[in-house]
Amino acid sequence: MSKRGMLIVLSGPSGVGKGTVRKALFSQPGNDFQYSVSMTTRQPRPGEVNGKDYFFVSKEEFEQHIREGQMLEYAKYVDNYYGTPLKYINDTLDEGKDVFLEIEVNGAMQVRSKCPDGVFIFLTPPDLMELRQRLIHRGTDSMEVINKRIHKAFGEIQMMQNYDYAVVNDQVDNAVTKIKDIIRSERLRVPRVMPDYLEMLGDSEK
Ligand SMILES: Nc1ncnc2c1ncn2[C@@H]1O[C@H](COP(=O)(O)OP(=O)(O)OP(=O)(O)O)[C@@H](O)[C@H]1O
Ligand SMILES: Nc1nc2c(ncn2[C@@H]2O[C@H](COP(=O)(O)O)[C@@H](O)[C@H]2O)c(=O)[nH]1
Repeated sequence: MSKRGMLIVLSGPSGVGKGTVRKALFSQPGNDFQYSVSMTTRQPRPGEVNGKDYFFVSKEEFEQHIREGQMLEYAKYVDNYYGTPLKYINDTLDEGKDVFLEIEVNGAMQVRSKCPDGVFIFLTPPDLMELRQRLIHRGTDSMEVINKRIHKAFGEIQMMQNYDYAVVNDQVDNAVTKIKDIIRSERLRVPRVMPDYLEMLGDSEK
C-alpha cells in the first residue's frame, strides 16, 4: 500500500498574509506541495486568473457542487461562497503527494473533522491594526469590505486554539521558516489516526 500524502491547512484572517507566505514557501527549491485551487462566487480581482487563483463560478453552480457532494468543505464569507473541490484533494493525496490548502477558519474546522490527520496551522497578524493596514495597503477591497473582514477577524482569532500550530506573520521569511520547520517535524511524527493493520494484512492473514 503506497503512503498517502500529507494535508496541510493554512488559515487565519483575511489580509494576514496567507497567500504571500504560501507563494514564498512554494518558490523555495525542493518544494513539492500541490496547491488546492479553491472555488468561489466572488468576482475576480484585476490580475486574478480562473483556474489558477480560484475557480470563479456563479452562486447556482457553487450550490450545485454542494448538492452533488463535490466539496470537501465550504463556507460563506462576507457575502460569497468559498470552498475546496473534493476530487483534486482525494486524487492528489492518493498519489502520495502533499496538498496545501489556504482557507478560512470555518472551512478549516470542517476539514479537521473529516481529515484529523491533517496539519492545521493558524497564521496570525502581529496585531489587528497591522491587519487593517495590510488590507488597506493591498488595495483590493472597498473600505466597507475591509471593515467586514476586520470584524470577522475578531471571531477568527478566537479559533486559533483549535489549530495544531500558530505562527505570527511578522516577517514573511520568519513565517516561512517556521512553517517549514513544522512540516519537517510533522513528517517524522507517528500518525494521529493509526492505520487498520488487520485490514492491511488482508482476509487470508486474519
Ligand atoms: N509579513 C508581512 N509584513 C507586511 N506586509 C505583509 C506581510 N505579509 C503579507 N503582507 C501584505 O499584506 C497584504 C495581504 O496579504 P495576502 O493577500 O497574502 O493575505 P491573505 O491572508 O492571503 O488574504 P486573503 O485571505 O484575503 O486572501 C498584501 O499586501 C501583502 O503584501
Ligand atoms: N472555507 C474556505 N475559505 C477559503 C477558500 N479559499 C479562500 N478562502 C478564504 O476566503 C477568505 C476571503 O478570500 P479572498 O480571496 O476573497 O480575499 C480568505 O480568508 C481566504 O483564505 C476555500 O476554499 N474555503
